[in-house]
Amino acid sequence: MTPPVVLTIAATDSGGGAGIAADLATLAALGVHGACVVTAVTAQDTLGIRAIHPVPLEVVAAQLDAVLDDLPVAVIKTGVLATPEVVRLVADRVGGRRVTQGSLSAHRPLLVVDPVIRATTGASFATNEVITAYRDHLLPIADVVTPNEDEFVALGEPHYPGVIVTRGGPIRTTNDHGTGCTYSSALAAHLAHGSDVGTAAVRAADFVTHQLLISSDWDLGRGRGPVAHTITPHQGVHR
Ligand SMILES: Nc1ncnc2c1ncn2[C@@H]1O[C@H](COP(=O)(O)OP(=O)(O)OP(=O)(O)O)[C@@H](O)[C@H]1O
Ligand SMILES: Cc1ncc(CO)c(N)n1
Repeated sequence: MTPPVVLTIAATDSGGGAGIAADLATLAALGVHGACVVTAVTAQDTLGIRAIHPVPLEVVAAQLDAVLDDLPVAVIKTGVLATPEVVRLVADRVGGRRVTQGSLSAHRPLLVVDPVIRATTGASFATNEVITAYRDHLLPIADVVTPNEDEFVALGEPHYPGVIVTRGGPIRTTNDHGTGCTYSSALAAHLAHGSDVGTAAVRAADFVTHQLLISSDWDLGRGRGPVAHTITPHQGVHR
């Protein structure tokens, strides 16, 4: 059998709470094969971001081409895109595939854009040029966009049908680092399994609620701890 494949195009978080680590763990928890294109390396922990190092554009492009040339990607999910050139690259590659391959086909990936602009800790992931590139190139071709309320405003309050503005929820916890990445990856996973956007959004919100409950009593790091990405510990590691 061929498992559903989701490609995340995002940055690393050395603390393992957000970004690519959150995406791949969430995809694995939901039964999807995750591929990844790294756009930037961040030195980050539960307290904040110490450094952001963008990956050279040609290396981002080479990763993207390698995955798209080989794997049957059902959904592409974007996180931190770091530079306007990377935003345009993703728009060109994904938009180009749409034009050449025509309407819905098995190989036409859906595009979920999580426009990460600012970390909860305040550090900026996107310059004005990146925000402009999102507005001009990526949002118009996205199937789903998942800004939080600040990102929605920064993007000029886009009103496409697929825009889902995310906002907190009922679980009271300080271990919520990476919830946005986990939510958008869970949504992408459910789309890859065949759910429509509305159903995928509800299932993703349920998943995050469940995961926040699991990690609510974790004591991990000195700042905002990570949301649990996977459902159960690996068998055999119980003490
Ligand atoms: N405390 C919570 N209880 C239940 N669900 C939550 C909670 N926080 C977040 N969620 C779920 O996760 C989704 C994404 O959360 P949120 O809008 O806080 O992400 P974000 O601001 O992008 O996060 P990040 O800190 O990763 O940037 C919400 O729309 C909601 O479905
Ligand atoms: C790499 C990365 N992506 C996304 C976020 C947003 O939570 C973060 N803090 N770090």
